[in-house]
Amino acid sequence: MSFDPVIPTIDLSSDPPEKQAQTIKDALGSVGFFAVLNGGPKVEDIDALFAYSEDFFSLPMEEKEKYLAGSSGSGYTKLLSQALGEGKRDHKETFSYGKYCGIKEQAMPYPFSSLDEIALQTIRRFYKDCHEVSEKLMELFAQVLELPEDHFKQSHSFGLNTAMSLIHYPSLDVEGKKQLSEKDIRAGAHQDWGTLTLLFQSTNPFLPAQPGLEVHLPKSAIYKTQDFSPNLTTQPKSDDPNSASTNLDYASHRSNLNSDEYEWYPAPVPPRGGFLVNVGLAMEFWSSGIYKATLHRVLFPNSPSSHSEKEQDEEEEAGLVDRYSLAFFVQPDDNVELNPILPGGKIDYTKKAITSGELFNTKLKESMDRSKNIPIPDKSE
Ligand SMILES: O=C(O)CCC(=O)C(=O)O
Ligand SMILES: [Fe+2]
Repeated sequence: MSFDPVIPTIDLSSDPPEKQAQTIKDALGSVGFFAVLNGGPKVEDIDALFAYSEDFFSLPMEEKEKYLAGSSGSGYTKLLSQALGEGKRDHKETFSYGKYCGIKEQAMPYPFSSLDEIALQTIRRFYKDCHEVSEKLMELFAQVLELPEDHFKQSHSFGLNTAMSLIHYPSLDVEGKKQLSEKDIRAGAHQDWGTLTLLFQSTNPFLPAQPGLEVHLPKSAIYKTQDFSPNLTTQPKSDDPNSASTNLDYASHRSNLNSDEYEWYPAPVPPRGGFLVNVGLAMEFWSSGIYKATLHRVLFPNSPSSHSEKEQDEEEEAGLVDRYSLAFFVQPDDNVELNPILPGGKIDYTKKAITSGELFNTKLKESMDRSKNIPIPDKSE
């Protein structure tokens, strides 16, 4: 049973395999997001990771700056230094455990560097459980497309390419809150870049999950006015044999940003222990656009948007609180060519396909450059 009318749910322990595959097919062909229950990391480990995250972001800035992210994007990224969407810098800071963290000389914050065996074991177990559930999901992704079970899985060595990202959207003081404007956003509208993302919210009652994540959906998917069965006989759009499939043919969603046919839909917070899954651009290319890398964003709770008046009143009373999330970004190995699939479980090797590493580096550079070109919001205006 789904706990949300629009975002489907898979129960990995009780749904029969055919039902899991059917849910994947329905979800990824339409809304691009689904929730997972009863699979993946243990609830206690999720809680522990959020506690580590809170500890890290509470450190003084001089300390956090010691772990600044380099060109790989892993490490500490400061508030307002990235812009996932157009025109607005993101009011978030992140610590991303990925490539950078493999550099031996690079300093690592507690608890990643820790001599505290329990903390290290918890992180390793969390990472391993995320890895295993991601492999299980990739098997289902392949099965739905009539491909061998290991088609996607075999291109992921789950080394440092996979980024586990602790994300903190700080609260604002009363003054800051009054000054919130249209220019402010917690995370701008974007598609993820990789294969799939596991998205956790805090399940610890002392650090309650916060709303704010919205997904950009066709109205027909929200109001169920259309049957979404992904067309497995779809041909890739470009039939010019000379054109590389690097031309973002399938990344059509951004162009729907101003469409009347689309609407922002508030993503549900899954029950304790559950998490959301969405696919990124690499998977959209790979699946010839059958699996959608849906645009999503994170708003300040009191932004003028789809929130009800009651919710807004409650937020006014409570003040604008911090929001923490944790994303496990699954990324294919850098040299993997994202050769798109053809009907009947075949693969199109006829055109030069973009590699996973090229796609990742392009998107990372874009988001950093975009932020450099956006002035830091001037609150005195
Ligand atoms: O914090 C969230 O809920 C979403 C974060 C996200 O979409 C991202 O970092 O790519
Ligand atoms: Fe995202």
